[in-house]
Amino acid sequence: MTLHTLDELLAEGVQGRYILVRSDLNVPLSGAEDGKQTVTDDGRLRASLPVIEKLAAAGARVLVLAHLGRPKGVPEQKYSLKPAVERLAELTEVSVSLADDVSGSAAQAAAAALQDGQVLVLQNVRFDPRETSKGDEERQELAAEFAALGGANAAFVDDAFGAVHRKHASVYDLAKTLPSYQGDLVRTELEVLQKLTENPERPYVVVLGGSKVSDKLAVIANLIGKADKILVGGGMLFTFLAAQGHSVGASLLEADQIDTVREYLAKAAAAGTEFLLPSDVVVAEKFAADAAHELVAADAIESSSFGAEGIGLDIGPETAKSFAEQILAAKTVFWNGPMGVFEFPAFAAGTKAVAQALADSSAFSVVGGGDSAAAVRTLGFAEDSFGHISTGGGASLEFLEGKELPGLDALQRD
Ligand SMILES: Nc1ncnc2c1ncn2[C@@H]1O[C@H](COP(=O)(O)OP(=O)(O)O)[C@@H](O)[C@H]1O
Ligand SMILES: O=C(OP(=O)(O)O)[C@H](O)COP(=O)(O)O
Repeated sequence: MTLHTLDELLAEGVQGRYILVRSDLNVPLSGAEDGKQTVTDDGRLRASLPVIEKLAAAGARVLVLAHLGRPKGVPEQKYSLKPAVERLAELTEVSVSLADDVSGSAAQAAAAALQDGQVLVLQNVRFDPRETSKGDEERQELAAEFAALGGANAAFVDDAFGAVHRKHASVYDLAKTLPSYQGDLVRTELEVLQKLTENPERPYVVVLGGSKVSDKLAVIANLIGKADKILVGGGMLFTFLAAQGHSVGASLLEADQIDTVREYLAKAAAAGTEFLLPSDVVVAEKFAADAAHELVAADAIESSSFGAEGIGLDIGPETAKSFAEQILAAKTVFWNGPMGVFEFPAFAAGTKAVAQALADSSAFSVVGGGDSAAAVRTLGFAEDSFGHISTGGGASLEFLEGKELPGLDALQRD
């Protein structure tokens, strides 16, 4: 079994052929009215362009498949790829348009009208419930519809590093349906992440936060024993506090994961990994930019004047200082997930402190994840302040965990 690269595809020749490219265009949007949002961080679009442009320059008819957010299998204006595609078109000289549907008559007509060197992005693949279906046949059926858009001589390039951990139709099944190739973004991301799995210089510190708590809690099991320290902030921290028996008010909580987290805490010490949990938390009256907020001890979240209604939206300054010290003492750092709701300036301080510590440190650092990457850029940090800014958070974590990633697995062929 071999993995074929984009260069091999280009060497075969793509002039006049339909090349389907899975990209990760899942960018953060401004909260403006549905249909009128704008992209607040275009890092993933810029990271996706080189492969799209190489194919277009070589005369391919490029069909891009991508998701945005987590719609529930039906079209929803707020998850339209329109703002992302408009920004993509601004960033390139290549002609880029958006189909009105995923694989239906609009996509078919737009694909048929595509000229050599032009790019058509299909509408959010998650508007079709078959994209994320657990049923193999349903996903395969959608993948066959995607492949049919490209006709007899089509090929597939997976360049969506941020989604390689998803067993979805446009990631996994399509790669098994068409002759498939690995895109340059996926290749370079893997090369950098390999440095973290092959003998990372110690201390090796992993910083975890963000809001995709259930996805990421699963990954922690395999980091125990690999990382020296795991610093827990963001939406993740409340399940840890609850596992220690503390009340967390109305903060983000995965109640069904509390026992699992207890097991992690028990296992960690024996495996030589230390969990560092916050000692203070910023608690808000509601989830809003202008919400009243107070600083409280992490083990007394409900002691704020908001009582059990209070929502933890950032780590406090004492925690930020201690996390920064750990980062500055580390030789290798991997960070996924903002420490708080950094999109609201009142709750961005923890994320900023962690980013600053990474920027100041001489450790080899990787910042991974759509929102984490967006956070460091929107908070004003230069990209070269970090060893590597990865476009994938969950994907990086699952790779570090040593898991087989469906999107990569499916690219292996005879
Ligand atoms: N305490 C918190 N409560 C709710 N959401 C949080 C909290 N801390 C961080 N977040 C949110 O987490 C989101 C990013 O999470 P996630 O998608 O897991 O990260 P990434 O995209 O970097 O992998 C951000 O939009 C941020 O507002
Ligand atoms: O944003 C993404 O992942 P990330 O938040 O882990 O970086 C990817 O686009 C994957 O999205 P998903 O986690 O909804 O499958």
